[in-house]
Amino acid sequence: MTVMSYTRADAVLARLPGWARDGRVITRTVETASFKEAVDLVVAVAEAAEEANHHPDIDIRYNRVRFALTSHDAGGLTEQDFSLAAKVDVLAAR
Ligand SMILES: C[C@H](O)[C@H](O)[C@H]1CNC2=NC(N)=NC(=O)C2=N1
Repeated sequence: MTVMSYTRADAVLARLPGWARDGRVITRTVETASFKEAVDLVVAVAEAAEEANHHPDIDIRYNRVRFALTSHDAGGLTEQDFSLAAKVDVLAAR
């Protein structure tokens, strides 16, 4: 996968409210109603990640889940990161 320029990455990010870029990584923190819902969201995202063979870094703090995406292989942000970010958004909205 090709690494995206930051200009392009930021243009794509503008359509993914909730996500922010920090260098080569995009992150979103989702607040859920409970710890259990946070875990359920992580399980759903894990399934999507396995399907895509693209895996976020995930941090749960009680009812807050922080997802961080980057393409380690490519050494930057790729379409795969934004594709998985969009799937996280769909799952977080359920
Ligand atoms: C071999 C395998 O395809 C790679 O290790 C994949 C797996 N999942 C991955 N996930 C993420 N987020 N970045 C990667 O570069 C990556 N590489």
